[in-house]
Amino acid sequence: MITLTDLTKRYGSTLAVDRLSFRIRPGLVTGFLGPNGAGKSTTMRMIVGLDRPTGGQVVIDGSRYDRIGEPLRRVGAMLDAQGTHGGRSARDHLRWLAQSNRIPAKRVEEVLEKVGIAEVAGRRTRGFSLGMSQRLGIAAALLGDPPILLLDEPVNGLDPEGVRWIRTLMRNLAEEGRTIFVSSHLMSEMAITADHLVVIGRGRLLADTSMAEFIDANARSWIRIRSPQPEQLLDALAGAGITARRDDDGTFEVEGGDTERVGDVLAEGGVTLHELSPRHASLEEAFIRMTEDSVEYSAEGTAHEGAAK
Ligand SMILES: Nc1ncnc2c1ncn2[C@@H]1O[C@H](COP(=O)(O)OP(=O)(O)OP(=O)(O)O)[C@@H](O)[C@H]1O
Repeated sequence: MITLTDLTKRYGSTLAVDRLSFRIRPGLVTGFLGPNGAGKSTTMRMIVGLDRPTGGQVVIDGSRYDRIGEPLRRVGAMLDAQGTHGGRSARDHLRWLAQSNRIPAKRVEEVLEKVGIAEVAGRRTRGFSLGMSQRLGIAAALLGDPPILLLDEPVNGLDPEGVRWIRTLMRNLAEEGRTIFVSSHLMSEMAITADHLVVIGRGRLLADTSMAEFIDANARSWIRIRSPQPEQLLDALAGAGITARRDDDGTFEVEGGDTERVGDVLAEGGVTLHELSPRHASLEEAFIRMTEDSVEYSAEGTAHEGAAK
């Protein structure tokens, strides 16, 4: 369990993390979401002692990270996939890490196999593709077989196969009872991967909820109807006990999703239709709505893009 209490980080006049309090529980993939600059990386860096909080604290099973002996055995982190020494081979990089944490060298071969880079492990990491670097970063995080894993934007720049691989790996690790804390700025990615969501904006906590609750609250579906006979339309629907709401643009919305029934009712009422279409609010849109007041930089007019599909 990772516990953040009023965790705060200020860089000069920038309040990067603002009194964050939440818990990250074992056995779950917890998605850490927020727009660019929300404070996700800063928070993760403070969890593993790479940045000092300006206020508040974060503890891992009750202890500060810098008080944990052999920390790679307790917490694995991939915070910057490019953070290896480019002149070393992948294998040497991992051996050096293993040695400094008293982890046996044979574990290096195990993790190289696990992340699928055993064949290129003798090459210098300078020439690694982004995908290979991400895998090496994950290998380093897994080295001490830690019960807690922190991954900062692990799918960035990966091809679809790589994305699927990381997703499956995280799910399997959570099922083994580990604590998985993974950041992303993509709701769509988290919707597939995470059990729990923590959303921040401008350093502040905006939501701490299960994925199921988030979907329940935000995955609204409705039917959009256009007709040149609005009065007949309302009468026909009302006769069948269906409530329709008129939108500003003259279209109608019926909450819920039985398109066939609504179509049948309107056909029986002899109502001419120009459109009858099922609509679903996307989770991405719910996320954008939740965070739009806290976006650091946004191009005008992009906030509601891709609203409904
Ligand atoms: N070392 C630093 N010095 C000064 N400001 C910093 C530093 N690190 C981060 N910041 C600022 O703190 C804020 C939070 O940045 P952070 O990188 O934690 O956000 P993020 O949510 O990880 O963003 P992204 O999705 O773009 O990676 C930003 O305004 C950023 O410019």
